[in-house]
Order: sequence, then structure tokens, then C-alpha cells
Amino acid sequence: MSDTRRHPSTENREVVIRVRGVEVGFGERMILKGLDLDVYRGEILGFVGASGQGKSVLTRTILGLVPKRAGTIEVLGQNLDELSASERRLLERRWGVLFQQGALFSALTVKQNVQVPMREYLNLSDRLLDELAMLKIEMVGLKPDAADKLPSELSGGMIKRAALARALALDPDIVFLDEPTSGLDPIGAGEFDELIATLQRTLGLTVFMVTHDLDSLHTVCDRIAALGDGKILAEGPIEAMLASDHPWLRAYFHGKRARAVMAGDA
Ligand SMILES: Nc1ncnc2c1ncn2[C@@H]1O[C@H](COP(=O)(O)OP(=O)(O)OP(=O)(O)O)[C@@H](O)[C@H]1O
Repeated sequence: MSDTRRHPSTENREVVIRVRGVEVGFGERMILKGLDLDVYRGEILGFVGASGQGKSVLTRTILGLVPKRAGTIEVLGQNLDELSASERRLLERRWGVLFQQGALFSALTVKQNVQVPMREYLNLSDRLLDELAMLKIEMVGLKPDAADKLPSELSGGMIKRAALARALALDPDIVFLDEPTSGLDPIGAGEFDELIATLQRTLGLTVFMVTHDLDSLHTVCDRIAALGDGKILAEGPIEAMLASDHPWLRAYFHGKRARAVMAGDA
């Protein structure tokens, strides 16, 4: 298992996502209870937590898809509550999202899927749109002939790559990945992790990645934040997670599956 992590100090680094005191609930049930989190420019942050704790809810709240009851969220220095509709649109161009199931449009080819955000936000000729889409398709390691295929003709790994190409369509500063390796076999998941690490390095992306994949946490994440009881239980590099004596973190990072990953035979 190759290790692509670096552990740059977070001191003096630009915070690109700043979450403060965020509360989100549905009816009587509070999911996020005053959550604080910083994501630094150029890092791959792995966001973990038991199922149902609210990882997707936080991601969707940052993206403005779920309303919050309290708190502030700043992305690239802009408070999301203070943006006009046009400022908001400009900001949305600077992030890309890969939702859990890939979420490609089933009636569109890979190339057309990649062009959806381009058509929404850019005013370019069809020829340029084709060139740009082919570039993104190549960037994620798909062969050119994948461009004219429908999602139903692709393997799970290819769908993830196509969805990643679409997330990269507008050359974003930040990419949000919701469980990008779920459903992939370990080799496919490892290759996808390598791809994310390579793209992060070459494009200087900031990556916010919700994941249950211990391999990803060990190999590509610079820092990890763990969610529990509506707040961040702990954050730091994998070493800090391994050293934590919080019961959930111990069970997660030192359980049977975790030991198999550390032994390299998972
Ligand atoms: N729109 C909604 N209305 C009501 N409840 C919701 C809504 N969205 C999420 N929830 C609830 O919020 C809780 C957190 O959900 P979320 O999907 O964020 O968990 P998660 O940590 O991402 O879990 P998993 O790891 O299983 O994907 C769940 O109990 C879910 O049922």
C-alpha cells in the first residue's frame, strides 16, 4: 500500500471552509449540535463517523442544500448567508461535488454529463465544450471511447471516474466527495484513491471526502475529522486518530478491519 500523505502543519494555512457553531435538525431531532470545523487549502480531509451521524448532512449544509438553524459557514472567505444570488453562483463554480451513487444522468453520455455544469455556467462553443470534456475525461483515467457511452454501459469504477470528471468540469478549488470508493472492489478503490491524490497534487485541489474506507484514511488523507454526537470528536492526522482514547475512535481505528488494513492485507 503506497502512502501519499503529507502532514503539512496547519499553522498559517489558508482556511477554505470554516464552519462555526452549526446546528442542523429535522423536526425535533438535532443532527448537528454546534459543529466547528476548518478545512485548509490543498489538503485532503477525510470526514468519518458512525452511520447516520450526519456526515452527508454536514456536506449538504455546506453546499447550501440543507438549511441550518444556527451557526456560520464560510467558503473561500465568503459567508454563505451574506451572498447575493449572483455571488452565490460565482462561488458554486469554484466547487465540484461527487455524490454517493455517482449520480450521473442516465439518459446522457459521459461527455454530455461532464458538459452539464459547463453548459450551466460557461458560454462556450460546442467545439470548445467537446475539447474541454475530453480533457476532463482523460484526466480521470477514462479512455476516449468512454465519452460516448451511457452510464448503464460503464462499470462501477468507470461511473465514479465519470462523476469525478463532471465534478472537475469547472476547474474547482474544492471538491466534495461523498464516499467515493463505496461499492468498488479493493483494487478499484485503491486506484481511485491514487487518482484523487494525483489530481489533488497536480491541480492543488482541496478535497473534502466523506468516507468509511480505512484504506483511504491511511493512504490519501492528510487530516481526518471524526463526527460524533453532532460535533467533531477529534481531528488531526491518522496518527492522532490512532493515539486517541475516545471509545468510538478506538473501536474504529483499532478494530478487526482496521488491524487488517494496517497489516496491509485488507
Ligand atoms: N431531509 C431529511 N429529513 C429528515 N431526516 C434526515 C434528512 N436528511 C438526513 N436525515 C437524517 O439525519 C441523520 C444523518 O444522516 P446522514 O445521511 O448525514 O448520515 P451519515 O453520517 O452520512 O450516514 P452514512 O454513513 O450512513 O451515509 C440520519 O438519521 C438521517 O435519517
